Amino acid sequence: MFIMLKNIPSIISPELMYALMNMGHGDEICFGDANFPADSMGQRVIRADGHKITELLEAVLELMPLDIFVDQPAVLMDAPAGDEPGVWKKYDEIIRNKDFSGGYKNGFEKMERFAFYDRARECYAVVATGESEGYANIILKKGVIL
Ligand SMILES: C[C@@H]1O[C@@H](O)[C@@H](O)[C@H](O)[C@@H]1O
Repeated sequence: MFIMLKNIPSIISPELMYALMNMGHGDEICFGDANFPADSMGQRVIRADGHKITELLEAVLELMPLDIFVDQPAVLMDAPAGDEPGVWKKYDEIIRNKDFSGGYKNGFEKMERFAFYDRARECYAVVATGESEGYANIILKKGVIL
């Protein structure tokens, strides 16, 4: 299927757009890497096979504000000590660059793997991506549209 709309990045599928628009203030969306057990989270799963999380973040953050009501509206799954995934730095650069609400002011919250799973279960949706790097999972908390 080939989806085209003006002003909407083509990586945003109709299902992802539906989720982003339906989410309210404080709702969260999880972007899972290729090994993330997305389907087991018991949540809405949005397939984004073949896409990297960096590309999805670039597009989503054009549309969705991050929450300014919390200290850290972007959450990573923590990796074993000394094993910092390269994507984290890229995420930080993208979010700094795209965050138009000013919600991303204190860097990332990092959560231990199983605590992160619990949080993902509470997310509005889980996006199953093709990101191949380990510990690349990230949760974003939606802010208010002003
Ligand atoms: C041990 C972890 O397991 C899953 O949560 C993957 O999504 C992570 O990348 C990591 O491999």
